[in-house]
Amino acid sequence: MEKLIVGIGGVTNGGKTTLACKLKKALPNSILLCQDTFFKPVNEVEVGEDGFQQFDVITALDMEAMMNTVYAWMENMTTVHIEQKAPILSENKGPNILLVEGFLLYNYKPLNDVFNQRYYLSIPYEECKRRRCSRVYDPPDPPGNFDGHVWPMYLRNRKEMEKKVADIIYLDGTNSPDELFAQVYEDILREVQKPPRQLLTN
Ligand SMILES: Nc1ncnc2c1ncn2[C@@H]1O[C@H](COP(=O)(O)OP(=O)(O)OP(=O)(O)O)[C@@H](O)[C@H]1O
Ligand SMILES: NC(=O)c1ccc[n+]([C@@H]2O[C@H](CO)[C@@H](O)[C@H]2O)c1
Repeated sequence: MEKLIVGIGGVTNGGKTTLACKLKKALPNSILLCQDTFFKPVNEVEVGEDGFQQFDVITALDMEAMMNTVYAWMENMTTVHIEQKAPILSENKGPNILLVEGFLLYNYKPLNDVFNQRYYLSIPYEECKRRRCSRVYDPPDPPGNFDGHVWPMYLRNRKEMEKKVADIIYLDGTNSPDELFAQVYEDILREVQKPPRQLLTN
């Protein structure tokens, strides 16, 4: 069974969770991993020179723990069971599509390296600020956090990503959830239906 790892990345409030959840529902053989669940405990996230707690940088996340989870899934998909005397390559019955959703997926090389497909949702500044301000995070955004930390860090992270990673499919997050879903779902199905990638041999 072929396995596929798909990144649903993008700016904060770009609609990543909405899109990833729709995909998970439509792809019964998929599993969803959310980068936000790997934030370090609040007291371990440093306060920057700008006076804000630095939540929007890669060091706010326990990426090692996230990679361990990803690698564990990858290994489980190719488990070799030794049964009786002959080794049998088991056809894993578990999900064969890993959807990874998060705001800093492609800036961290070990994670970026595992993706078969990379999507990135963008929305303009005004829309992002509007959506973000209607949400309550834990801890809640302090006053001025969006303009003082979130947006400047987004611009910096995005610039670095664009410099390093070429094969990203950019999506316009102002399109409707249904339109975004249709675009990515078709794409994933096409990828799933491709003939198996050839194993590298010497
Ligand atoms: N395509 C869309 N069009 C308009 N609004 C949307 C769309 N997708 C999501 N939203 C709204 O934008 C907000 C953020 O959506 P969502 O939680 O999916 O984004 P996110 O990128 O996962 O955010 P986070 O930064 O918290 O990870 C929600 O209020 C949601 O209802
Ligand atoms: N999940 C968290 O611990 C947390 C705490 C404070 C802020 N955030 C924000 O989540 C966004 C990514 O989805 C980032 O923009 C963080 O600011 C998350």
